[in-house]
Amino acid sequence: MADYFIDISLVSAAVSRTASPVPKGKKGATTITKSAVKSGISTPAKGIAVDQRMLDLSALNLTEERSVINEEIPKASFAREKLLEEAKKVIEAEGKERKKEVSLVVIGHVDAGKSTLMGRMLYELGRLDEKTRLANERGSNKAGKSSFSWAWSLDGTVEERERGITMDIALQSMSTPHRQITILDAPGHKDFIPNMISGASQADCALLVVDAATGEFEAGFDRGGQTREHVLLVRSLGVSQVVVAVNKLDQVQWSKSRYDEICDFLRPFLVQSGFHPSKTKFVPVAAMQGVNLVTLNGEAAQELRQWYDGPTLADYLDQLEPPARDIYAPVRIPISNVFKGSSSGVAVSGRLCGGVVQVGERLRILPGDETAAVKMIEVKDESVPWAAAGMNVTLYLTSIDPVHLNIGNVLCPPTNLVPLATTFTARIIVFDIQIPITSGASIELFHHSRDVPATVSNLIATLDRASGNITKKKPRVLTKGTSAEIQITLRTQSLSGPSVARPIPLESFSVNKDMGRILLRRGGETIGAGIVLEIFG
Ligand SMILES: Nc1nc2c(ncn2[C@@H]2O[C@H](COP(=O)(O)OP(=O)(O)OP(=O)(O)O)[C@@H](O)[C@H]2O)c(=O)[nH]1
Repeated sequence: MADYFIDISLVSAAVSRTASPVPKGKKGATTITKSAVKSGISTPAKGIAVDQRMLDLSALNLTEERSVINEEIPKASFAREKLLEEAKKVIEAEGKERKKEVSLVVIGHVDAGKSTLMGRMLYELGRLDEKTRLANERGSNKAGKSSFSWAWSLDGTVEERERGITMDIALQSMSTPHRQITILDAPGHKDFIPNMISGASQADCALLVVDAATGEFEAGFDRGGQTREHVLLVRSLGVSQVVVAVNKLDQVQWSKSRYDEICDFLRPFLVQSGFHPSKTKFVPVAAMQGVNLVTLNGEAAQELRQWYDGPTLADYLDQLEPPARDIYAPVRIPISNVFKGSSSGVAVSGRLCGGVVQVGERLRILPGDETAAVKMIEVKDESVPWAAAGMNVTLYLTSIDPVHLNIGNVLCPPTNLVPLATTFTARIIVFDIQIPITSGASIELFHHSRDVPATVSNLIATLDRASGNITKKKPRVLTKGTSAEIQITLRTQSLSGPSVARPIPLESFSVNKDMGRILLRRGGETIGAGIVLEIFG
């Protein structure tokens, strides 16, 4: 991979994150689908996988919820100062009185063994009981998919089980001695990369699973392989720590030289992708047999023990650090899902990209003029009085007609709005593309869970990747590996739609790192990633 030297360290990682406030106790209204294998992150009805981007309000059957508009709004419990003080106190207790909380996206090429690894890991850590394991084993045997028995713990939908692939992000949680980990199991298949982007934008750390089998690791890394694309994507989205599980070592007779070969190949690639070597760990495993996931004991691990006595995968996960969190920033919540709560009106979920939000607060929905009141907040299925930067939250909203809530909208305080953009400049790095980017090129712009058609309206300059200095003004084209400053202009959504593009809420990276990251795709391929510099409206 000598030609591979993309440096995306400019897209630095400062994802906000925080501990959970003390839950108020579970409310009966939590009837959405939180107990389903696929969580409410993208699954509004039990057992039905929905492509988030396809989710429109007509599917939600929300019309009868109009009565919630005049519902009584609960009172906010804290004055702002007090709220921040309380949040600070809880955050400082994290790691001392309570386990640190991190969210982990599991990435890698299709069939690398991501779901199997997480399913087995959940079992080893006691999160998956024997009854469920046996049921999965029986079910997968009956379906003629016995090798997917462990993956069934995460691949919960009929279609996923039939096809033996993950299509949407599955949400699970597990606990190691010092960490409470939310797991996002991302689909490896390239058709589902938009779902993966949505999941990865909610993660702090990544677990990269690679298949050690002869030819398989290489296939995952070739053009079109997802190992390479996933790594670049998650780094671009702010993930700065990665644990690499070199899986299926049983298929290569537990060969140390094969393990070393893979590590030696990936190490420079991860550095070039912007991961600091100290935040990059490697671990040999065999997911199916449960070797070196939580322990290196037992007969199955015998051969690996001949040459490995380092940390297990669980040991490495137990060292992941939650990134810094900015509770003093204004509240920003890009909506990744909208769904109906059975007795609690409409609910939205997403990651808090700044600030602290509390029950009783009124939030503006951008784009648009509407506001909604927060009736209830849930974090990991628990009802809580407030939530802070970095948490993945579900907000139950009232005082709003649900037609105004859409995936990709951003919630913010009415007094501190997110700027709306149709034209802005960005600093990007160009991925491994074959057709260069020219001025006027049509692209799909991804920002959190929103994707909109856009045009590269101006190639302003190419930049030196290390220093950021201009190397050439007004370049004619951008080729692979280039760092550049460009102008992006949104296009109209459809030919029959309005002639002026609808602006989207966006913030420059210098103001809010989580709100200032973008991805550029073209023809189903990610062609670049970058940060927002200046918004022109
Ligand atoms: N021999 C062997 N096979 C494994 C191991 N881990 C996973 N597999 C097999 O690899 C296949 C793919 O596993 P999955 O867990 O579905 O892979 P995945 O990466 O989640 O796939 P997608 O979600 O579709 O991207 C299944 O047949 C597993 O049984 C392992 O350690 N050894």
